Amino acid sequence: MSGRADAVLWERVKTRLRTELGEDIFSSWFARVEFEGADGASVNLSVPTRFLKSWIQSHYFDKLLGLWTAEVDSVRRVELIVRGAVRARPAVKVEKPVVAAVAASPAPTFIPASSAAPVMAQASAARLDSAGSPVDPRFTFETFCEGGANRVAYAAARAVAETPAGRPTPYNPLYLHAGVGRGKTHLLHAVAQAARRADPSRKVVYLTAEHFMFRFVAALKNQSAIAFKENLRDIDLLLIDDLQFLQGKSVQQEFCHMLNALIDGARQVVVAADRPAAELETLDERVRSRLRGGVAFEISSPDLDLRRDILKSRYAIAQSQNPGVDVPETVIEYVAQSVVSNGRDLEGALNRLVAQWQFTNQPVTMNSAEITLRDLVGATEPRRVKIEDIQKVVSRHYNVSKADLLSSRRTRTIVRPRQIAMYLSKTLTPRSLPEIGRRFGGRDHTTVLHAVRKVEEMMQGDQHLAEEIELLKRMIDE
Ligand SMILES: Nc1ncnc2c1ncn2[C@@H]1O[C@H](COP(=O)(O)OP(=O)(O)OP(=O)(O)O)[C@@H](O)[C@H]1O
Repeated sequence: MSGRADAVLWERVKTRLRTELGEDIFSSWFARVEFEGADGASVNLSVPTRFLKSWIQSHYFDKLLGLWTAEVDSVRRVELIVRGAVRARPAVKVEKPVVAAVAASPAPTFIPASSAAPVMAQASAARLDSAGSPVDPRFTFETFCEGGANRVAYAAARAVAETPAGRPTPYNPLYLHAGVGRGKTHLLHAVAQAARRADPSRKVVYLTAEHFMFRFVAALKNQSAIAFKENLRDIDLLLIDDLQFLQGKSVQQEFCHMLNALIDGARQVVVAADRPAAELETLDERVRSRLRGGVAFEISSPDLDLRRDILKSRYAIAQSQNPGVDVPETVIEYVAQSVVSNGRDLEGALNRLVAQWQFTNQPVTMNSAEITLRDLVGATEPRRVKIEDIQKVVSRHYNVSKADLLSSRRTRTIVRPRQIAMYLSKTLTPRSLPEIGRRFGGRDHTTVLHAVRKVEEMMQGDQHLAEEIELLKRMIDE
């Protein structure tokens, strides 16, 4: 195996994982796995956290290896590496200074959420308190830029932080949802820190869903589950981040008990996730229903004013850390106009420009900025495709009615478009097989799986069909 061929194989393995595990599980555990290379019998993949590594190793390792071996006979091992360890290598490629510089940008320093010590701008090392995940001291309300996209979420978060213990806000649980990089984590960390500052005796715990799972599974293993549960139920303010990663029946049940106990006991809960609760399909219905009983606010993508504000406040910080740094206002405006996706990309864009200045010791010009930011400019979040859109486009294209697609009729002229529509629903939406089955006239999930496999198989032997499906995808995307 080598070069491009490896990457193609990895795409195929991912497609199979997606089909076999369902979009939700795939995006929870594999969306952040990256292919690092292959070396004879060994395939190297990287993941962003140690937790993800151990979870994949214990739950999906055999499947991963099996799928690789099915592609390449000689593969005997799949190595999972934690990305920080891979990327932090000092291998600075001269032709790509920007990437190296971004990797070299300072890592956040952390303080524990429930530490009684005042929040300091520069905590020296990452520490973990007994119940929570680390909180980044830079993520405060003061460094969060407010705008139309996040105004309501911001106000609700502030209200939570300022409301004394024992008197939860009317938003309980408060559910914040948004696509990547729009500031959910920043807001949760800001709440944790402000609440601590307002009342150091208040028990505030910030936990990522991954960390909750990890702690719960570890507590079960060493038989300290009861202490773990009691510790969590004694909290005044609980902040749960990245709820979409909460997996596993017993973990979800425990989470649900905790949620009920806290809310019924007049404690405040705040939850953040990348989509509305109703769309978290792998989440236990009882948890979803409890979340629906609270108040949900969405953070939408930043408008131009907010993008400008985020960039300006980040640049002010960069100036204080890098005396003499020179990114002209026109370039900042260019970034605000053209990097439209989210706060993380804006921050990444600015980091690159600052790194470019550090590497070249030259003021950043419009031309050089355009080259440096080529891949970020104009990037938007993919539009969410709905099953109805797919059904509409497929029925129009094959001249069958939507009722036919959903019916039990088995004539060839209907079966084929129906299978294609199911295949497209599986590959273009995050819907699970049972959900797709329900949306296609109440079919069983195995029927959907059969359709997906059948279409994949037909596409391999029929170039014409493969092109037709590509065309349908484009039509659905329009
Ligand atoms: N309104 C904002 N003001 C200031 N910084 C922001 C804002 N929105 C996002 N950011 C910055 O963008 C980066 C990404 O934000 P954050 O990690 O909070 O996003 P997220 O919504 O939790 O994304 P993900 O779901 O990918 O974890 C952070 O560095 C954050 O400080």
